[in-house]
Amino acid sequence: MMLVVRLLRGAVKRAGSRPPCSTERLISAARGISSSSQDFSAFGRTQSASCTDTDRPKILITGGLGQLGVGLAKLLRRRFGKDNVILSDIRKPPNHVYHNGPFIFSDILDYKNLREIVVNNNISWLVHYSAVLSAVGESNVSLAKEVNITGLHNILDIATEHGLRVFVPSTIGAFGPSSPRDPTPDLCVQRPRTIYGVSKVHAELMGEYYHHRYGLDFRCLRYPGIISADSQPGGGTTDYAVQIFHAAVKTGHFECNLRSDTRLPMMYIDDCLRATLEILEAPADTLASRTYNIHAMSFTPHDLTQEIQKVLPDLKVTYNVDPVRQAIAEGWPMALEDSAARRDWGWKHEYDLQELVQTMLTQINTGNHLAQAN
Ligand SMILES: NC(=O)c1ccc[n+]([C@@H]2O[C@H](COP(=O)([O-])OP(=O)(O)OC[C@H]3O[C@@H](n4cnc5c(N)ncnc54)[C@H](O)[C@@H]3O)[C@@H](O)[C@H]2O)c1
Ligand SMILES: C[C@@H](O)[C@H](N)C(=O)O
Repeated sequence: MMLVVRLLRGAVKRAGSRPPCSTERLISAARGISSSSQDFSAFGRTQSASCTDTDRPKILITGGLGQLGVGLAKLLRRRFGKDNVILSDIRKPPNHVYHNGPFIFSDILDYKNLREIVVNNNISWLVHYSAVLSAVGESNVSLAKEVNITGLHNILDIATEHGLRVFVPSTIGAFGPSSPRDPTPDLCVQRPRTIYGVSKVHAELMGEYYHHRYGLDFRCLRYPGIISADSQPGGGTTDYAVQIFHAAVKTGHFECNLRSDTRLPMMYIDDCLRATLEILEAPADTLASRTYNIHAMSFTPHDLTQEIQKVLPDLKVTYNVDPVRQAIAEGWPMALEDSAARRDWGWKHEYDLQELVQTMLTQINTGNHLAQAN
């Protein structure tokens, strides 16, 4: 058995300069007969779809009912067709999501169920959105470890076994207090102090390792805090920057859980989702790296309040600082340096602070956020 594995490893090494597809099959085969913790029983029969199906990929989104998944499904369905994008989660979808395109139950901790979904639906691209975010992660470390690390292992193994293109978002939270913070370059010290950040550095490194070792088509963006009108944030440190808009419109008062001078990188959801589509579609030979920073704007609660007050002058913001979130934010970048993304695959943000505020308030005021969700 070891001899066969060694022979296959040699073949993979010799195939090193070929495109990933061929190496993916060899590695899947090697893993199928190795003593790996996963049982790759489809030895010799794995399919590599992503290399040929880039025009009409069949896409699975995990953790799709969070802040970002429904919006991404909408964008990808417009691009690739409604039935080619499957949303999944462990929660029951609201009616408008259920009726707007394919939705299935998928628990990323259930390896066999994941494999079945990938096989039965002929999946070629996987967008892995399931995660436990920074603040929730600090209050439930074992859940964060399970979902963000064990779940990620399942995703990478399934993607390798079936030759998928896989997108895994990372975050500004993958940096820590010893990283350069203004701006934070793509490559620098990464010593985060949250389980969320540690799990995301792990995801970046594991994805890149699988790319180099097995030819996995791994793609990763470090998202800033994402701001959206039609979906709620899932328990992170940047949540205030979404909540303030709803409070401003509904009550005119907002209690902020970060200090007024806490500067963090932020991005409007449309920019984030477009960046995701762009890196998914980028030709592999343009990607000098597999993990990129992307940046749009950077502001403090004070800056954001002032900008909103230009439209809603009566908005009152008080501060009741959450020490857990504040400590997290103080170790995160203030701005990301993203010249590599701009150079390699043409990343360009469209929304600055002023555009963001106008768009968010218009959407919330006119109820467009509900219409958009439908
Ligand atoms: N929203 C942001 O500001 C932001 C910023 C940086 C990175 N990201 C990353 O983008 C991705 C999506 O973020 P989001 O804001 O939509 O997250 P979210 O917390 O809103 O949603 C995560 C989803 O994962 C699901 N989930 C949890 N456990 C699961 C399991 N075992 N199996 C399947 N699904 C499970 C949850 O039900 C939830 O719907 C995450 O990986 C996150 O780390 C988000
Ligand atoms: C920044 C991001 O990863 C998420 N919104 C969080 O605050 O945890």
